[in-house]
Amino acid sequence: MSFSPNRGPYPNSRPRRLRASEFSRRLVRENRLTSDDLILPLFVIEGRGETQQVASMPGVERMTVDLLTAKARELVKLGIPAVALFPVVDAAHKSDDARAAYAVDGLAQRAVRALKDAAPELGVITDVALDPFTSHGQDGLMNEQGYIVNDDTVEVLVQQALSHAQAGADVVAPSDMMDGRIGAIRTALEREGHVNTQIMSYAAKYASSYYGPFRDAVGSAGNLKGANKFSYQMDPANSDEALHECALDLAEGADMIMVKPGMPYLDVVRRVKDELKVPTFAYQVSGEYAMHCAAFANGWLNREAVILESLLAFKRAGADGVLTYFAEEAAKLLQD
Ligand SMILES: NCc1[nH]cc(CCC(=O)O)c1CC(=O)O
Ligand SMILES: [Mg+2]
Repeated sequence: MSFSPNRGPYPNSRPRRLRASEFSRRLVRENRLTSDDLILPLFVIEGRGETQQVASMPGVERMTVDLLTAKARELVKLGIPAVALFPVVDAAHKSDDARAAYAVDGLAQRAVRALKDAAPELGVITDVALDPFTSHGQDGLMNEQGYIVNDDTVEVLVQQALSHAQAGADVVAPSDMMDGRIGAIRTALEREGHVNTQIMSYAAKYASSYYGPFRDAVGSAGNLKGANKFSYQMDPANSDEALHECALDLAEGADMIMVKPGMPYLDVVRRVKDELKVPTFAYQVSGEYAMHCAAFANGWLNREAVILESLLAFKRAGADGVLTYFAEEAAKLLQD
């Protein structure tokens, strides 16, 4: 059948005109995803030459420090600016006071040193929170009533952040949601001379059910025993509160803001960027990764196209970058 491209007096405005050719689609494209936007989370384990698969996160593997350093050099070649480090410690290093969190020779601290040694140009972001180190899997210290106490936890977080900075971390990223920890950490870093150690604050971190696979990956799911984190992570129903949290952390000295989870919270990313105008990042969390992978494995979604579309959506929402388990794959896709 042949149709006339132009049948009548309508319409004068044809938005499709600019979409008709690749040259003009490129000219009017508003947002771009590049490898500069990507941060890769890495799970580190004790030992040598060993990797472990994470069952609920197909394609993600935990690895020993020696393998981490080889990976770091590949990531630099791919143009990925930074990694976020998550230690997976065994039960022997978990305690009620989480003292392993700030051990000078702890797993995270050793991994930071090795990474900065192997690939100094790769930014290293460390997670400041106690959940890998507490016997109960909560992000802070627990009192007799089962409540996660704020101020005593902050004192431990300060020790943890300092130990990361001393190991050479470029960015410390408190993900615990205690009140006042950014100010306390900033003061301690300044006092100890770490004036250029950056703070990326998980200021808008929600009590989300999308974190399940991560808790498997770091082995905090089993001991959390169905308990929730509602007394410190934010209610998914709220967004004004996210702005309040972000404003407080910025006033206390945060350099960058993280919104977490990602895709279900893009409205929060947009509001933070519009109203606070600071470097804003989002975390495409483990549950988002897992559900994408499940659909890919079933042939329900096109893997490469959906990975890139899901990440571009963060840019469109105003994010300056995305912490994503797809970072390495996306950087490779963007290369060709
Ligand atoms: N400090 C806790 C922490 N660090 C990273 C994640 C989740 C990351 C992901 O799901 O990918 C969480 C959430 C939680 O267990 O409450
Ligand atoms: Mg807060």
